Amino acid sequence: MSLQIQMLGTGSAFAKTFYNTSALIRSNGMNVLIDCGATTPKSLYDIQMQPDQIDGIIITHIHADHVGGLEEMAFRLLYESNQKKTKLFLTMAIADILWENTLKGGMYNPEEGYHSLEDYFDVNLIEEQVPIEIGPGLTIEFLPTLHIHLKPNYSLFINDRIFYSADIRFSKDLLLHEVVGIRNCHTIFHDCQLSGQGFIHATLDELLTLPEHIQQRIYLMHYADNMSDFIGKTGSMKFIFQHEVIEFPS
Ligand SMILES: O=c1ccn([C@@H]2O[C@@H]3COP(=O)(O)O[C@H]3[C@H]2O)c(=O)[nH]1
Ligand SMILES: [Zn+2]
Ligand SMILES: [Zn+2]
Repeated sequence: MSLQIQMLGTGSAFAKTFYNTSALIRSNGMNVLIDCGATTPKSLYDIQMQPDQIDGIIITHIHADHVGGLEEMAFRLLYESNQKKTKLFLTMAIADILWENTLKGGMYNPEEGYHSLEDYFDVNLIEEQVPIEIGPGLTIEFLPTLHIHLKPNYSLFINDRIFYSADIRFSKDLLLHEVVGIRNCHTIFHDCQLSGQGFIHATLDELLTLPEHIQQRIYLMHYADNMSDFIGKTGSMKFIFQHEVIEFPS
């Protein structure tokens, strides 16, 4: 059994020199994306992966830097790959708004009979806070977390011991008690707003208040274009870079 996580992008929503934060999980021959932002198809192109090599896409929330590439992925599969549908792994709360509020405008096509998310994707609805094996050696769990008040948003546990924040406000309690205290996650991928007040994201200053033994487990992602100004100023946390691969021993 093997597990690799390759970052397809590590940038914030408005970064211009980094692609949107997204990751490719490779597990025993299965390729699964975490999110698919507007720049994710270009990042896949850079590593010479075609849409039909992606077996599934996990969706954390519906901001464009996390779902803006779905229309391209689905259209290319439909019109260039003989109607193959990729799997979508998402909660019911996200599925409803993803189609109605985000994708329907471009993808609704009464002439050809495309009326729903299911017409383009193999939709796999996942219950919140229930671990589910989505492929050989790959278990995910959607944890509801706070990003925008009153909008569904999720962080992920991958194989129980890896935490992927996606976009969340800082929560020391979550990291201390759930992620490290209860789950003993050895690796944490965390979004990081480098400067300014963190209204909807964790800021670097907030993350620096974490104890050393937690910082050591953290890779920082979802950062702005001026990331290089902060190298050496992140305590024991490390920036993760675009297309970097982290290998997890089985
Ligand atoms: O209430 C809001 C809503 C949005 N925004 C900005 O828009 C971006 C959308 O993607 P993101 O979640 O990666 O980051 C968000 C922020 O940069 C914000 O600052 N406050
Ligand atoms: Zn984002
Ligand atoms: Zn967001």
